[in-house]
Amino acid sequence: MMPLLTTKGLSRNFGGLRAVDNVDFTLMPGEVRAVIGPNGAGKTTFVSLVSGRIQPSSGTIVFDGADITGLPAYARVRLGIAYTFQLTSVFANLTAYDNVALPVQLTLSDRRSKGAVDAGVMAALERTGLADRARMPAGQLSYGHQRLLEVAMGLALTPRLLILDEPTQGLSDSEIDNFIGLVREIAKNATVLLIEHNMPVVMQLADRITVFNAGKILAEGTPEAIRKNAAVQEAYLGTAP
Ligand SMILES: Nc1ncnc2c1ncn2[C@@H]1O[C@H](COP(=O)(O)OP(=O)(O)OP(=O)(O)O)[C@@H](O)[C@H]1O
Repeated sequence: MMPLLTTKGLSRNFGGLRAVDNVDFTLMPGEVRAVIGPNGAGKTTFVSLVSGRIQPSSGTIVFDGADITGLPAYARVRLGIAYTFQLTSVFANLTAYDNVALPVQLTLSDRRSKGAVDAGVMAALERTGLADRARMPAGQLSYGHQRLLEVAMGLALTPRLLILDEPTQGLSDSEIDNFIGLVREIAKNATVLLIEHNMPVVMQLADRITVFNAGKILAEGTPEAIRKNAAVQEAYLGTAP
């Protein structure tokens, strides 16, 4: 089986700081991969390089067999890479429906086809449990529902690779339980790359875990192997996993 995503020697400097340092990474289709690591380890920078939000200082990124290193973010979206931001990215004054209609339109060859837009929007809202809130201004949704709306916006792109950056941050326990179910559902027809600090969520969802530390991959393996890994425990100074 061919990897869906590989990076080779991927690096990104910010001034004198090497936020991502020579990272070789492989993701197989259908996986749920969690990316964990201490604050400042380079996780967000790494997924931003994959999504095209920022450019690498050196290295290559291959998606589905094609070198995408030089492609801008919107072209990567067209190829099926969707990225939901760590901080809330919804437009507060637009309805939930209209927020999701924006990415749906990106995927359609005829953006004015009202029926196709409607079908895409409602499918994404239904999958995230927001269909009955479609007409509410996004700013009036609860925080947890706004986070789900971000996921709906990602799903609206019908991605092959969905990148979620700390999706459970700020969610209540019951919202987290629903979210775990949602990711399992999404993973039936997409590959998921998930930055997540909540270890129970990571342990429940991930097929494999990649641990970043100081811009490098410190360890990679099954949840069980990572839980037992002494170097990982040390990097977290006993706080996790
Ligand atoms: N735009 C930027 N300009 C300068 N430095 C940056 C920039 N973005 C990130 N950094 C630095 O790069 C390092 C890696 O940051 P990054 O956000 O990728 O880490 P992270 O693992 O996602 O951390 P967290 O878990 O806190 O989100 C940090 O030292 C950060 O301060």
